[in-house]
Amino acid sequence: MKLQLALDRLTREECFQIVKETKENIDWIEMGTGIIKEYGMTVVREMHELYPEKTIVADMKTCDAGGHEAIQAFEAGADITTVMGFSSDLTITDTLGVAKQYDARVMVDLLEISNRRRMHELKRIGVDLVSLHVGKDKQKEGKFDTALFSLVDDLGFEVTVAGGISEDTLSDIVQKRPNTVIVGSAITKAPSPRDAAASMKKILSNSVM
Ligand SMILES: O=C([C@H](O)CO)[C@H](O)[C@H](O)COP(=O)(O)O
Repeated sequence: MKLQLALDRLTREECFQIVKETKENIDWIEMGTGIIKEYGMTVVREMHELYPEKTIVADMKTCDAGGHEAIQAFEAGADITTVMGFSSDLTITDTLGVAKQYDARVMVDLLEISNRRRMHELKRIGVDLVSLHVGKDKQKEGKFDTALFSLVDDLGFEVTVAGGISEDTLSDIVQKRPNTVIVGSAITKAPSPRDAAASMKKILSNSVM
């Protein structure tokens, strides 16, 4: 089970410092939407150049102009870009088409999607990687809950999970066998991001796939 570190609401310097401290224990590095809005695609390019061995996720949260934004992400060195599941099918298929040209991937963010019908549609149009996600604002009403897995059960997607996940909630989540767990604040705001990433990675590694 992989650990994706989400870098959000940090300065550029903090992003690089936290990755330096946690790099042994993280698999995928997510350049968060707010970080990209603040620093542009340059920060994605810099992270890729420093850590070419890591999978870089550009959390573009694209909801229109899918092809154009996917080119921006992949030209900057991202291996994966994100697009919203509630977008038009055309936005998603354009994004998938560009990803194919770059030999890269698309993660469909399922923020605010709660019906299986949309999941079947996403499958039909060629989506293979999805993110079950409780957004930052929605987290005021409750963080990631394992009940969310029912949205993707038995549909054959590669599944990532995100939304206020911490060490306390991780053991329940790993029982559901997601492919990747995305963690932001519980690592980036921890007194020691290094220790937080190490103990979360240990829990993931000890769980059998
Ligand atoms: O995508 C995210 C969110 O929408 C803010 O942009 C976060 O990366 C994701 O929720 C993980 O962060 P935490 O919730 O802080 O673990």
